[in-house]
Amino acid sequence: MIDRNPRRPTSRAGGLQEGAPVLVDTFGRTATDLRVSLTDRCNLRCSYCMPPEGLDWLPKPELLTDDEVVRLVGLAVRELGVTEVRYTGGEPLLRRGLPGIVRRTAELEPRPRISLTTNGIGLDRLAGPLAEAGLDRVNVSLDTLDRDTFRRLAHRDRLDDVLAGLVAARAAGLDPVKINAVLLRGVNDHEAVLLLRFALDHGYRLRFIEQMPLDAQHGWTRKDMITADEILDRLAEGFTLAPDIEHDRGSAPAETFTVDGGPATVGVIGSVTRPFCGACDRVRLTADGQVRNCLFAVEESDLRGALRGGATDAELADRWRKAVWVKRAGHGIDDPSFLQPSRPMSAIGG
Ligand SMILES: Nc1nc2c(ncn2[C@@H]2O[C@H](COP(=O)(O)OP(=O)(O)OP(=O)(O)O)[C@@H](O)[C@H]2O)c(=O)[nH]1
Ligand SMILES: C[S@@+](CC[C@H](N)C(=O)[O-])C[C@H]1O[C@@H](n2cnc3c(N)ncnc32)[C@H](O)[C@@H]1O
Ligand code: SF4
Ligand code: SF4
Repeated sequence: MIDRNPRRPTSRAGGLQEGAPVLVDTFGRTATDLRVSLTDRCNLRCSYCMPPEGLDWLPKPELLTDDEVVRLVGLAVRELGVTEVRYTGGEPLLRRGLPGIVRRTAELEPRPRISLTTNGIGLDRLAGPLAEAGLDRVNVSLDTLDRDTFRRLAHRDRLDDVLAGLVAARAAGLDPVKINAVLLRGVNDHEAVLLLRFALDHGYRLRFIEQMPLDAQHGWTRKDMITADEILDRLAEGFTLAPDIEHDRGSAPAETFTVDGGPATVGVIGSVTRPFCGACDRVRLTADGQVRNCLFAVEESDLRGALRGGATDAELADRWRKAVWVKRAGHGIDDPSFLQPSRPMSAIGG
């Protein structure tokens, strides 16, 4: 059984093992799930993520090139024990080289599992090529089924594109196709049952996400957040849910529940009120080549500078190990001293 509560270090005595083929921290957690942001840009403006006017995007020369991404991902897979690579952003489908990056990731030995988190815009065109390149599965964000609500929430009229992307993902054989939904009070929180009905009807796996303090505008408030408990209450108005005891959750953020006796399930990602940091297996690489050991990290380790300065693979791996070693117990949102990271979610890689 995994202890999900951040706990005190069991032992720092052994210290960081130089050259070890793993990314381990002082709490004994091992990072095997690498989330790579391919761009901080986006074609939507979800209000829980960025302001309507957008952000100052990273200058192109600061972004890792396709070759640099593949070199670092290859290093993580071969030398550091990473087994799952997720491409995200910003909006990863805006990265022109994505199919090539996926293809080269699929050629790595040992071959990692490859997934994508996307808003779905453009997936109608790209799902086939990405599946062919080796993408295994996809998570698509969809917060509402109502066109006006979509426009209000994401500041763009693109609901039909997202729905077409979902259809194409399934047709391309990506499996599973998951949907991520954030509920906002007074905006789309009346749609929980509708969204689940839609997902069940189409064979998508829906997860509801608690809103986290990671928006660029720093507008998050605890009282406005729809909690995991509230999500479950709203779903109970249309379905009978029960904890999914048959499947081990492992280190997954989503707690799953069977719907109306199963086998269909729904997930709830309660990052704030039901944190899962004690089982965390994640590490992140930003589009500008910084290692972040946590979504909420306030410090980063610069791999791009080292790489462009001529560092060897062994030196880069050493830097990466040191960055993960000092990972904190958890996000600390409840600590009075909590500071929201200066990078917003879109620039971290959600
Ligand atoms: N606290 C926390 N939340 C995370 C982390 N990674 C993802 N999430 C939350 O989970 C949501 C969905 O993320 P996805 O990119 O779909 O990834 P995932 O849920 O890990 O994906 P699966 O492996 O398919 O279960 C994000 O929007 C975040 O709210 C993390 O490292 N920490
Ligand atoms: C940052 S986005 C990047 C990938 C892609 N643009 C998308 O929307 O799926 C990844 C995930 O983070 C979620 N997200 C963004 N801001 C969030 C916040 N403040 N709290 C919780 N989840 C958030 C989105 O709903 C999305 O599912
Ligand atoms: S959540 Fe994803 S789609 Fe929405 S603005 Fe952020 S990066 Fe873009
Ligand atoms: S908040 Fe940090 S420690 Fe907690 S699960 Fe996310 S990345 Fe891991």
